[in-house]
Amino acid sequence: MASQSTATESTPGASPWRPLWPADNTRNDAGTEPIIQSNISLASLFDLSSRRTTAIPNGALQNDSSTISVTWQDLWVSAVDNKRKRKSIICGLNGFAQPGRVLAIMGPSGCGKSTLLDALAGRLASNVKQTGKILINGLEQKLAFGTSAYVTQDDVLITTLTVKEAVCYSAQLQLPDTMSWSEKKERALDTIREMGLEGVMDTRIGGWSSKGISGGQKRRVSICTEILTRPKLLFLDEPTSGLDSAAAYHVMSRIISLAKREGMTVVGAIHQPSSEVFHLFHGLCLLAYGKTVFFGQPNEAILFFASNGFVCPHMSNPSDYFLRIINKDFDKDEGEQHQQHKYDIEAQPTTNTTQAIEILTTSFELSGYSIRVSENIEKLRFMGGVSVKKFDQPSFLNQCFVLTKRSFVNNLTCPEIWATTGCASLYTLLLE
Ligand SMILES: Nc1ncnc2c1ncn2[C@@H]1O[C@H](COP(=O)(O)OP(=O)(O)OP(=O)(O)O)[C@@H](O)[C@H]1O
Repeated sequence: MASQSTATESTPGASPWRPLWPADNTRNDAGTEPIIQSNISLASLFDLSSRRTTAIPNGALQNDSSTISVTWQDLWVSAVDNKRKRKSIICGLNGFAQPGRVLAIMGPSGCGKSTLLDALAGRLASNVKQTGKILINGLEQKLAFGTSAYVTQDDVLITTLTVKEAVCYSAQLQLPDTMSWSEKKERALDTIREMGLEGVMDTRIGGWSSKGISGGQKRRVSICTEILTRPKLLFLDEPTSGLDSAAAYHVMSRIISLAKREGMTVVGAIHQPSSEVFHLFHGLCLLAYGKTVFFGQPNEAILFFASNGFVCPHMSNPSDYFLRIINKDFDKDEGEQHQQHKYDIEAQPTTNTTQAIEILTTSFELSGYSIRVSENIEKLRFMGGVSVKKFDQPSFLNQCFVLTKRSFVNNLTCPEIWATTGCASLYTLLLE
């Protein structure tokens, strides 16, 4: 198993960083030799004798202050529910995210994907309790300004602005004063193009009172405003929700290219990606009700499920299949479940969803995949603690100026304000 991870390591650019996962699930970083996933020996992955810490030559691997690796060990998050009982939301998770790679967190609704993202980003609600160790570049440190960005599940956008205005104001508010206005504008326009929004650049975002761009386009505007600064660590909560499959593929592939190009570490909670998008990810963290079902490369998940009797049918979407196996929200009708799983689980025809989750989580804990996660966490820790370099922010005066201007434009173009002040006709005149 150790030789498998070594074989797939490579060095992007001049960075001393050596990724623990390949940049592409089928090719190596040079894009030439395919990495033949089917050659992974299951026996070797499940061989407990391979439990050892890989020796790292002194100085061969180092964390770098311009990139961010994140590791989490024995991470628990719990909250007090309405009946004043504390319940665990995530239970003893281990994992890692590394520069230039995209880690997808998947699982049924309510399994703790957003909670894991929030814990890693240090933005958990005040009523929850967290234990365990989260290390940033091998150190327990807070993320400095501008080093990370978080695209939340809900789009928070000013509805009266156009797409171009929203992204340009965001660029002025976030990019440092060392960049000229034309450079900031160029970055904003590049990002808009990258997210395929060129065609609606001058369309108003719109809200409940006036229809503007579509929900999927709003999602992409939210991503634009967060990736403008090229953060070293990017959290995405459901980046593809509301997007059609083609748009989801393009958005994810562009985020992946950006991650590789900029050495960005990306962690995203993803709901049911298409087969094509699923195979784009470098890493997969599959959760079920707070526990890890699988953590590793997406192709290996198919092998892992198969080795436990859950063979993904030929030509079907692996993520659909995995989620169907581990979603017990609709488990009430036992008879129906048995019928459904008879079709899915040839090896264990009477298994229901709760048992399926138990089989998978226990099997994962004992597997070589879990050992490899621990080894990789250790590797990242051994690379030495490095503080993350702070990103320059624009001056306070500059921010005040941009915010005032944005607020003025917002008020000027907000029909409700003109209507309430009785100046509707003047507003129409101005717009014309
Ligand atoms: N601050 C909190 N207080 C109480 N319960 C919480 C809190 N945050 C999350 N939970 C609960 O934890 C569970 C997991 O929530 P979370 O939002 O992480 O799930 P998710 O996997 O992201 O779901 P979805 O895919 O539907 O967004 C839910 O049952 C939720 O109600």
